[in-house]
Order: sequence, then structure tokens, then C-alpha cells
Amino acid sequence: EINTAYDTGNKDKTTFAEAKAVRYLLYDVNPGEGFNLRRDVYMRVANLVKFLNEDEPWVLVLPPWGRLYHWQRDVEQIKIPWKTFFDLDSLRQHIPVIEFEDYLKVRGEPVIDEVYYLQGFKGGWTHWEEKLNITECLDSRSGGFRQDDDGRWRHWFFGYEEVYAKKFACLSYMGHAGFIKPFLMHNTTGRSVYIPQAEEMLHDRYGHKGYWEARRSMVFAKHLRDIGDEFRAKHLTSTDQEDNTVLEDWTKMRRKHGEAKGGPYIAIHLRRRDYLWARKDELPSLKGAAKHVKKLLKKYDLLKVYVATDAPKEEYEEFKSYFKKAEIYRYEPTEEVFNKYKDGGIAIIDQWIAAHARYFTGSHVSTFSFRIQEEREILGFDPEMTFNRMCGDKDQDCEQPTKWTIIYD
Ligand SMILES: C[C@@H]1O[C@H](OP(=O)(O)OP(=O)(O)OC[C@H]2O[C@@H](n3cnc4c(=O)[nH]c(N)nc43)[C@H](O)[C@@H]2O)[C@@H](O)[C@H](O)[C@@H]1O
Repeated sequence: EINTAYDTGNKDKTTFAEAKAVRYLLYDVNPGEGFNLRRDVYMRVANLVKFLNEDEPWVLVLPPWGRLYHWQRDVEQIKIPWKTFFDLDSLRQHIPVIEFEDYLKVRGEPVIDEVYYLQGFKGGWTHWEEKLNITECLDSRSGGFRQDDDGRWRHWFFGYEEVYAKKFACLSYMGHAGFIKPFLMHNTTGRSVYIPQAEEMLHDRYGHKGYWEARRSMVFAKHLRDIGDEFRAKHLTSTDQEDNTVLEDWTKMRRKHGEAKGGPYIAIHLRRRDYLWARKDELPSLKGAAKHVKKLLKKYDLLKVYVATDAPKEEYEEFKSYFKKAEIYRYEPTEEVFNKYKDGGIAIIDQWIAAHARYFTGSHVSTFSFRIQEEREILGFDPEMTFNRMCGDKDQDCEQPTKWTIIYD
């Protein structure tokens, strides 16, 4: 597994890899950020690694999942490898990646050579320009990095507390992800470079070809797709053959809008919990959401509803109670499934089932909803059936999401 990680399938790059030692890029995202913004940051860093590989062989080290604010169920959720959630072979058709544990094996020692803790510029900014500068740390805690008596930099390091870094600095940064490339190539020399707070780097080109390549490569792990498919078949009369949603190798898959029909159900992403505070006026009440869904069922002549939600049980039951005829479904994992795949896996199963519905509507500016919309673009749905959101009760005519449709070239 480790060896194939460098093999990008490109002859020139293999020659490069022989000539130059492979370097490793590690990154992390601000601890407060949720699962689906993290997926977005992966795309930015992945495309940086792709860009680096035009000149030097770099491998992206996938940051183990864990300690996410929203993942509060009572089981330990740290050191989760990417293969729990995503199909690594698919990621590797875009860029060379390895899991953190494999990186540690390759190094033979729990070491990271250089850390650049990304931060903004002192005093904020008045105009946009691409710039970077090694400077004092604006965070008085230096993001939790501290030097021990032997001069080694210590940190939580995804729960691998035996890991240490040799060098640490704060780097003020304003720019797209690609802008850091010359710095990495010419101002760093270590075999591995770690960039915490990678969300400071912006997408090189949001919504363009490269964005979609990275996004398409993020195929969900087969064991999660299988669970979702089984649920669809059992409860929602939905199969890929019938619905025209057969998944292919992402590098070859190219659907036209409207080719996917989707299963005979409406799916909604009903974001609750902390969102009720953050986006109070833009979210419907449970009753308001039910009223809207009833209209959709009528309009599309359907009877079934799939609800992807973080709502506690009582709220979901209340939502259900507003329906008489319609069948309302939610995926509820057994304890065994939960222990294996955790909150992240359940979130993906929800996203997968929602992505296969005839019609989808989400929650205002939720990255969870955005990722479902992208999945539907990949599958080839009509954008009208995808880029929708539920309105707050007081604003029935709310603005609908931008149609970020898929770009192949
Ligand atoms: C208020 C903001 O909200 C932003 O969340 P937003 O974009 O919706 O989306 P996420 O960043 O994914 O964060 C939401 C988390 O809540 C859970 N969650 C939300 N909706 C569902 C669902 O339908 N099904 C399941 N199974 N789980 C769900 C899940 O653990 C997910 O990782 C955060 O990224 C920000 O950090 C901040 O908290």
C-alpha cells in the first residue's frame, strides 16, 4: 500500500521520484470546524499537492479524523483513518496520499520535520493581496505547540502524542493554496512539512475543473455506500439500475444533467442542534419543514420522504407527527455499525441516501447540504432537483442556493 502511494501512474513523475526523494505534506484544520468543511479543505490541499507534483514528488499525509465538536456520542472517536470514510484508491487517482499511520511507518520514527502554523496578519487586513510572512505567533498559545526540554515541539498531533516536530514557526498567510508552493519548495528542506490551520489557504479556483476533480476523487468508502444502498432498496424502492445512478470509476464517469432519475422519494437535510443558534431565522420550524415537504410530495407525486438530520429523537418524532399519509424514513445505525463507522460514517450514509433521491432540499449554507448537492451533480441530476433549500417560516420566498454545477474541463 505504501509503495503504490507514490505511483501516480505518470512516467515522468516516476522518473522524478527516482531522482528526488519524496516529501510529505501534512495538514490540519482549525479544531472548531465540522466534517464537511474539512472535506472542502482537503480539496484545496489536494490540489496544492497536485501542483507541487508538477515539479517535485510530494505525498499528502491524510490527517486522522477525531475530536470533532459535533461528534459527541459516547464512544472514543479519535485516530480514525480516512479509509473508514473514503475510498483511498479513488483519492489516489487524483494525487498520492497515505494514511498518517503509514507515514509513521515510513519514517520509522514519530517525527515531523517542520511545522508552519498558519494565521492571519496582525491587525487584520484592509485589502486583498497574496502574501506570506514568518512572524511571531498571534495566538499566545501557539496553537498548543510547545517545546520540551530537549527542544522538541510537542502537540496533540491527532492523538499521537509520541510524535514530535523538529521545527516550528507561525506563518501569516493571505492567499490561494497554490501560492504556498514556492515557499514549500524553496524555503523548507525537511522531508515532511505540516501545515495546521490549512483552511487559511483558499481554493485556487472554486467550482472550476480542478475543484471538481478533487471532489470527484472523494468517493465514499464502499462499506458505507453498501449500507446506504441496502437501506434504499429495502425502504425506498430505490436501486441504481432503476434510478439511473450507477456509479463508475470517477475518472471515466461523466453524466449529463437530468440523466439520473433518482429513487421515488424526497430527501431533505434538516440541520438542527447548534445551527438553530447560528442560523435561527434561515431555518424552518419542524412544522414549517413538514408543510414544505408535503407540498413537494404533492408536486412530484411521491409518498416517501428521507430525512438526513442531526436532530435529537424527539424533534424527529415531532417532524414525523405532522404527516398522516406519507412514509417518513431516517437511517438509524445498530450499535455495531455505529461502533465501526462512528458519527462520520453515519453522516456519510445519510448523505449517500439523500444524494439518490428524486428531489433534494437542504439547509441554508450548510456544508453538509453542499456536499450532498455535489454528490448529486456527480450522479447527473437535473440542477432544479438538487440546488434547493428550505426557507425560514417568516420568509417563504427565500433565496435559493447558487447552482454550482459540475465542470469536467
Ligand atoms: C454552525 C456551523 O455549522 C457547520 O456545520 P455544517 O456546515 O452544517 O456541516 P458539518 O460541518 O458537516 O457539521 C455538521 C455535523 O453535524 C452532524 N450532522 C449535521 N447534519 C447531519 C445529518 O443530516 N445527518 C447526520 N448523521 N449528521 C449530521 C454531523 O456530525 C456533521 O459532521 C459547522 O461546520 C461549523 O463548524 C459550525 O458548527
